[in-house]
Amino acid sequence: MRDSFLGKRIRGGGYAMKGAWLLLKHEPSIQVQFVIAIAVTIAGLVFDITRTEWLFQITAIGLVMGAEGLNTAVEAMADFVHPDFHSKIGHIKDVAAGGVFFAAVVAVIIAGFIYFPYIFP
Ligand SMILES: Nc1ncnc2c1ncn2[C@@H]1O[C@H](COP(=O)(O)OP(=O)(O)OP(=O)(O)O)[C@@H](O)[C@H]1O
Repeated sequence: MRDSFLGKRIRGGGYAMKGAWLLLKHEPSIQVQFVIAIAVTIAGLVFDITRTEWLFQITAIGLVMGAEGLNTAVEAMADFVHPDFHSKIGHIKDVAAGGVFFAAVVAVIIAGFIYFPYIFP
């Protein structure tokens, strides 16, 4: 079972959950995004948003936190392979952060589309 196809997939899921827990426990940016995710979830319940709006909101949360998790991994990898200051490392980190920025901008736009009509009917 351990080395079977299914066993490997289950083990992979376990490593991924461990990674998600490590992100939540140690990464301030993920912690902030998690708090924002809880806040917008409460807002969704308060404003009783529609099923479609929930789908967009959940997708946006997953997009931002997923991008941030990958960005954190890129930063950690960069620091590991080259702990000293280097313009190339700076470029790699900036580009990875740029990916998070795209996701965050999309999330803010989605939040605006969902909540603007509820707040300013
Ligand atoms: N080793 C380095 N060499 C060159 N520039 C670096 C280096 N480390 C960081 N930088 C620059 O500083 C910026 C911030 O890097 P850092 O690793 O501190 O990320 P951060 O945004 O503080 O991370 P976090 O997501 O943990 O808050 C990078 O985007 C890059 O421009």
